[in-house]
Amino acid sequence: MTKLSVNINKIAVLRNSRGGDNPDVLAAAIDAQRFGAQGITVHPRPDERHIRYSDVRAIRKNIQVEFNVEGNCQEQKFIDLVLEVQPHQVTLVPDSAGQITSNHGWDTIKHQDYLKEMVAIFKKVGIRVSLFVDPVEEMVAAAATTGADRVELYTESYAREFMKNRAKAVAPYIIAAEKAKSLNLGLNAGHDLDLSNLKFFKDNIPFLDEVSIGHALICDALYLGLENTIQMYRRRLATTTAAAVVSPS
Ligand SMILES: CC(=O)[C@@H](O)[C@H](O)COP(=O)(O)O
Ligand SMILES: NCC(=O)COP(=O)(O)O
Repeated sequence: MTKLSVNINKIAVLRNSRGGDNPDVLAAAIDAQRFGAQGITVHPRPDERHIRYSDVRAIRKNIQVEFNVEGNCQEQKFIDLVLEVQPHQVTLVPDSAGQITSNHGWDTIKHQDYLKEMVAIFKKVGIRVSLFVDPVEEMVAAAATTGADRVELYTESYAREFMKNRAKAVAPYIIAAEKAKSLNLGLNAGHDLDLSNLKFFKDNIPFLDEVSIGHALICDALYLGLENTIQMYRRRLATTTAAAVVSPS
């Protein structure tokens, strides 16, 4: 079963835009769980443009589903926060401070020794480690040798190409996913997944452990309501259509 982890960064964007506590980010996390989210994902960035470190602490104490904290382990304060709150999973993303959003995966070959060190820090205290990577076999293979538990495939290029040619868009992800599976790496995916492209991705990679979805889901919820939207995303993941399956070769 592929779990849906709801990324609530964008609820925090709205809250921060007026300086108060509306919408209540913690309440949103608790409600998302109640509405069917199988995980909650947050990405506290160094400038705290949306999720604040205080949000991470509060959410950890108040939800029962899996908690996934994403961020840049090149920031010591991020490492300290994760070790303090001990989420179920940390997803290491190679973002730099000025990025508007995450836009690339790790070069797990070039940063092999560094990532081995980082992965060991979190695994030592029992936190599952996922590395954010592009859909490239070699990057997946080198992620495995760092000792990481999972990779998260960065799905922006899939989402961008999906409407033009869905079979072509998903092909590299099938290859990368099969590589992860062959190396006994767990498999996550995320970034720009939405109601139109999610089912095809899942149909072609049925052994996907988790998708983390935020931007499109929260945008959909503005029109459809958060509970209804979460249920719609869950239904996209619940059924498999064999006819959709692509042969990547
Ligand atoms: C790592 C990734 O692709 C997303 O989870 C990222 O957290 C989105 O960050 P923003 O919500 O700041 O765009
Ligand atoms: N890791 C991906 C994530 O958490 C949410 O990405 P997006 O759906 O906001 O693009």
